[in-house]
Amino acid sequence: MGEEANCNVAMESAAPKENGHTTGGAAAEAKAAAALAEIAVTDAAAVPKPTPPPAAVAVDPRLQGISDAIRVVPHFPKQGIMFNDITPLLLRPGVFKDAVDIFVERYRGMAIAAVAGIEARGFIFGPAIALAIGAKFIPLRKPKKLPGEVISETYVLEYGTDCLQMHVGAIEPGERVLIVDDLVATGGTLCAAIRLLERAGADVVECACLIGLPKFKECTWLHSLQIASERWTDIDKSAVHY
Ligand SMILES: O=P(O)(O)OC[C@H]1O[C@H](OP(=O)(O)OP(=O)(O)O)[C@H](O)[C@@H]1O
Ligand SMILES: Nc1ncnc2[nH]cnc12
Repeated sequence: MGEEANCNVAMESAAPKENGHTTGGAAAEAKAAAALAEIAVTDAAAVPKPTPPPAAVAVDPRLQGISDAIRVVPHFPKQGIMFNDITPLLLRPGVFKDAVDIFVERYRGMAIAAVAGIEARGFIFGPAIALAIGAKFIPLRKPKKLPGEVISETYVLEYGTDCLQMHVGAIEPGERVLIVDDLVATGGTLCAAIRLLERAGADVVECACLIGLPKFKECTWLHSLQIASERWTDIDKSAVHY
């Protein structure tokens, strides 16, 4: 439809125009020059214009800085693990802030009542996000750290098993919760956190983390910045499905 319309315009412009004046000498030359100029313009208009590419997906310019600030340490804490170390990012306040801001921009205005951070690295990003969006912060802790009555959920890690605990009463049934961690590898930790919160009656809106594998890209329950994931390709991981 668009192409057809352009063609019609070009053909109409190319038709010679008659002004009724007699021609000859300088006047004829001037008219010829004008006609040539018109044809040149018309021909240019007749050349099909390349179809503009579909609007590129805007890449957040902050992501590169965040990715660059994460150090990958091979074979830590054991052989075969490519450890994604976020501590260099924490030494750079501007980049640290960028990471927090990206999540705040996503979750602000979503009526999130609580941010649940997973020990230990979810405690680094979670409280900052919670304060910025006006939500309470709930620590999901490793065993024997919380003094009150707890509910627990065990899970399998890339390098072992673990358990998450939460204080009974930290969440009210129906409250909208965002779960925050630094990284998703197998997804076991996040899935345990989801199970724990849902057992307590929470409405888990999403899980958010900086570092993730491409295989999690389509997960509706996870928003990962996909940072550093391309550097993990030598590790075979199987996603845990919630
Ligand atoms: O997707 P998964 O395979 O479950 O792994 C991801 C989890 O592993 C890391 O924590 P870790 O258990 O090493 O604890 P830490 O934060 O106390 O170091 C990371 O911070 C995530 O919580
Ligand atoms: N590759 C990895 N780097 C950092 N923390 C992790 N937790 C689980 N896998 C990890």
